[in-house]
Amino acid sequence: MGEYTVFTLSQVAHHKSKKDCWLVIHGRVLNVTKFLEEHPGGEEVLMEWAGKDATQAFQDIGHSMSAQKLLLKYQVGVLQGCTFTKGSHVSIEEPKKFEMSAFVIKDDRMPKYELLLDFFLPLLVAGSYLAYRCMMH
Ligand code: HEM
Repeated sequence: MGEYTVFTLSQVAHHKSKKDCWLVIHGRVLNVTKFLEEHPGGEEVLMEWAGKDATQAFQDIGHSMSAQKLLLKYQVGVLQGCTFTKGSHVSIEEPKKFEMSAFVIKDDRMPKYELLLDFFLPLLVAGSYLAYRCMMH
């Protein structure tokens, strides 16, 4: 992966026409000029955010995972001072890492069968012992 150019928001603000449209989402600077006509949500909404940080608007719509991956296709740089990129590297793996940590948290909980075993195993042992004693008498 190469290194991305760092842009300030005021540099991004220069690219706000239909023929040269940039916007920022999640700290990524995107050149969406070629995407304007393709956007399923229409080009008007994109133009509203031309030259600006559209992260909140993008989030509010609840864009699909494939829409989020599509962001990478149009990325031309990173926003100066953005927190999610350390240094100038932006990794495609970043959203996946979030999914993974969510899984880890879920897996951390004790599985149900283990709880059942903890409860029933001593009962089973005690029951077997009593049955054995009865049979011996
Ligand atoms: C480069 C940035 C963007 C990409 C790649 C993108 C991509 C997409 C895609 C693929 C869809 C189809 C539905 C889905 O898969 O979620 C969509 C729908 C939509 N997008 Fe975007 N989008 C971007 C930015 C924005 C922004 C900044 C807005 C601002 C509000 C916006 C508003 C919408 C709306 C209103 C829809 C229609 C939702 C619906 O019909 O339910 N998008 N976008």
